[in-house]
Amino acid sequence: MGVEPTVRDGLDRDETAALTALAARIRELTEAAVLTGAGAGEAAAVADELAALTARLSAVRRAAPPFTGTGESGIDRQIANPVAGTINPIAPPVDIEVTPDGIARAEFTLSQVYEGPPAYVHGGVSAMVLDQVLGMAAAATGNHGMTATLELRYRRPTPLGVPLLVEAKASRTEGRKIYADGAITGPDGRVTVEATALFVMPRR
Ligand SMILES: CCCCC/C=C\C/C=C\C/C=C\C/C=C\CCCC(=O)SCCNC(=O)CCNC(=O)[C@H](O)C(C)(C)COP(=O)(O)OP(=O)(O)OC[C@H]1O[C@@H](n2cnc3c(N)ncnc32)[C@H](O)[C@@H]1OP(=O)(O)O
Repeated sequence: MGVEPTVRDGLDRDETAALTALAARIRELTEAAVLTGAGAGEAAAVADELAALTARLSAVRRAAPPFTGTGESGIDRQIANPVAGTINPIAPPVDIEVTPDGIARAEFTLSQVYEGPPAYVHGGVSAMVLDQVLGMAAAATGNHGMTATLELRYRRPTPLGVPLLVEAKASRTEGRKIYADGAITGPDGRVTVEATALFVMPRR
């Protein structure tokens, strides 16, 4: 048994701003948790205080993550998306724009929270970012779909803590199938990860 899709609550401007700020504070907390040298006693004390804060937020709980009330497409409204969603502390977040010529792009920086090999981005995190950005490029054709394949070529390590560029574009559409390509580029202008994906619009 999984989670059933449900009708989503829509957030107004004030609630969006407040939950966006909350997520930003939780991202700082996550980084602090990964890097703290506060010691066992202090860490245990902070854990107790956090449990109380979690209980406050959980006192009123939605059945599913909300959408924003604004945004042109479904994906624009997915404000709790784990890559781009500003209210999701798991999301870096990557602020993706789609240009009029169908290029999905974002500049983003990944903190040490996303470390894989020492000093570099975890490959699964790069894959997650590329899945989302290629998916949005596919959706820009008007035929969004589910990821059916995602092929990555890790050319060189992706650095943490510096501005990265991710760009993608749909290459062709065949019925319900949309192909897209993209890449992450480091601050030196060299590509670190290339991706090719197939998105399939479900039959139903
Ligand atoms: C609820 C919130 C919604 C909010 C958003 C609302 C709208 C926005 C929607 C889209 C989002 C826009 C942007 C996307 C952003 C982010 C991207 C992340 C997306 C994901 O994170 S998504 C999760 C991971 N993803 C899955 O969880 C997929 C699981 N899977 C399936 O759901 C099915 O498997 C499916 C649908 C893929 C196919 O199902 P199906 O029944 O339609 O397929 P069917 O057999 O009819 O195939 C038709 C033709 O596709 C070919 N084909 C099919 N599958 C293939 C494969 N794997 N490899 C190579 N070719 C394949 C066939 O060979 C045939 O080709 P041909 O016609 O040429 O013979």
